[in-house]
Amino acid sequence: MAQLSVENETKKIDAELMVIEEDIEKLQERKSKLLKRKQSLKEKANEEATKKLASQDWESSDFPWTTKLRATLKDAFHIEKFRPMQLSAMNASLKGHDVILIMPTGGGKSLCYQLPALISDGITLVITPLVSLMEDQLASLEKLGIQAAKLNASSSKEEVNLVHTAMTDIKSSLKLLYVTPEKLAKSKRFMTKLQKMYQIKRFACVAVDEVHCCSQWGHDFRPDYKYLGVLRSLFPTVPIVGLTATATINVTNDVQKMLNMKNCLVFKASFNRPNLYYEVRTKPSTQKECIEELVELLQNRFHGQSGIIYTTSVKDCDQLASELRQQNCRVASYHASLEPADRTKVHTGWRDNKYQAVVATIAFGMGIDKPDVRFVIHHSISKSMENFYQESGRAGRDELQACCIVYWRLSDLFRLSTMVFTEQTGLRNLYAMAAYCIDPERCRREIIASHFDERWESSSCNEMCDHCSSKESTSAEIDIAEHLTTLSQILERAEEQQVRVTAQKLIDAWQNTGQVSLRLPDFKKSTKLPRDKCESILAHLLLEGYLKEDFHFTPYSTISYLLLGGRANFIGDKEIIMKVEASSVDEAEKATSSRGKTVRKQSATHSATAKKPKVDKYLIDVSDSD
Ligand SMILES: Nc1ncnc2c1ncn2[C@H]1C[C@H](O)[C@@H](COP(=O)(O)OP(=O)(O)OP(=O)(O)O)O1
Repeated sequence: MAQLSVENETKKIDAELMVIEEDIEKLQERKSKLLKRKQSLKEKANEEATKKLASQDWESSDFPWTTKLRATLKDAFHIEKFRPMQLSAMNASLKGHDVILIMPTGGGKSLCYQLPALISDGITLVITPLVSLMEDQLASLEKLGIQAAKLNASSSKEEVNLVHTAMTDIKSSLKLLYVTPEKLAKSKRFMTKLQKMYQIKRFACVAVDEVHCCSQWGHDFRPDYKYLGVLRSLFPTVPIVGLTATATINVTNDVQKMLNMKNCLVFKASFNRPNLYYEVRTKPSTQKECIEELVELLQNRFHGQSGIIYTTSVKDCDQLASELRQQNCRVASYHASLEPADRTKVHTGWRDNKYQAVVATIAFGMGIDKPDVRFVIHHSISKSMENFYQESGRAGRDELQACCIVYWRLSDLFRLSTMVFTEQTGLRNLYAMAAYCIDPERCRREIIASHFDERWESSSCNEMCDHCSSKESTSAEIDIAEHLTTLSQILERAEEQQVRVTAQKLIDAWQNTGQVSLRLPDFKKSTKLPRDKCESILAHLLLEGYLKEDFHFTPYSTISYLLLGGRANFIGDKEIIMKVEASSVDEAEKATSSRGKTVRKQSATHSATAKKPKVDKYLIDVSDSD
């Protein structure tokens, strides 16, 4: 009997528990819906408030600080007038708003927090990712007689103590304090000082340099930047000014979330550097020819001018510099493996024009403020458009004409892809850079602009890129579907033999050379196209998703192999159109039936209105011509 009542009661409890579980589930669903709704209402209100704020006239000269701001611009910085967006950004932050300022490299971002810092009470905290950058900034502020200090991992005890005292000393004239993000993340003592500085109303502003580093979607995410999210909650009334040369809309939105910025004003100066001439060259297949070209550039076209040659690795950098020196070029190499003293020697030697060019890895970059850099040559492509834009942007800071040349070769893409493929957007970013290089006709500025979500008319290029300046050249559209078929047969063959193929091997087999077992039995299917063209077609198929990279680790390196990409499954008998320079199909034209036509290239002066050329089916493979 007792046994029965226990069982009954247990059943009843179970039934009730089930009802409760269902209720909890429903309530949780409701809770999550309400939270989502609340978030979207908040975002909407934020968006509307931002819109309203953005519609205000931030360029106005009617703010209470305007007179002082202009006077300090002249007296302290010896600058006569503001560049576009500088005044808006300063007015907004002085009014207490959060600001994101997107301005090209060398555009004058630093002034946008340095000048307000001078006319505000207290100290502006500047967060900067690199110690070298910090040192450069301090050196130029010192020249201007502006009180600034830095704190980083290598600061001495005395330095730390002096800075800590100045932070809370109302008599101190310290105006700018530079710190690394890890200093904020790791030093509790420093955070306590900041809180004191805030309590006594000496915390004027936070400037976050290279703010795109906050975003995982950016090209240069840095984990320490994540910690900066606490600034808003700890110092709710201190305006945050985020500065970057490169940020897409996605990155800008992400940055605002990461930093908890409210009603943030985003000011974006045009990416366009009208004085920079953009050019892409095919990199010669041998190092010897490449050196010859570079020597020719240094000794003729850029004779007596100053520049930078970027390479990918320390080894390339030293080798290239040494080979150029053997040809009597005045160059020095610069990379992260150099001792700090040697780095400084190279930097100053170049600054004083003792060296015509620095052959450098990307370690040579942030903080370079040489005004008369007349050329930046990329001996190998950059790993993203953002990097390219920043690196090439070191040319022509004096607003006089300068040249930005990239050498493109498919093998460089694969060297870089093995370095970046583990990053969240590494491959996507790299492929965007490659697409810039292999485009045979679009205005280079237009490609850069669309990458940074800016509307652009290529007619505004003023013939300041290789495509817009060569008005007479034409482009053609060719169908490369048959090439893909051949390549997929080689890849299938490789798979049957359980071997992996690199791009190099794939092209070898396609050209009926290299490993015999990979070549197609029907040699007529192989191609007689020169290597350069095979590489271009392969690059196009890769960037369009018909081929994909497959990475494998060895104990010494990472290797990129090729496989068929997702898009290859859906072609059927459709065309795969690729644009090429018309001159490059002339030979093929002679060798094959004239099923295709070349189309006039969209040149600088008429591209905005030109009709879209008709697409013609045109096979450039000459393999069956004999
Ligand atoms: N309004 C101005 N008029 C004349 N020169 C200016 C003006 N604003 C800034 N400058 C100068 C100061 C520097 O020498 C140079 C570049 O400024 P800087 O603030 O270092 O650029 P930036 O911070 O945008 O570049 P980077 O992205 O390389 O850090 O321009």
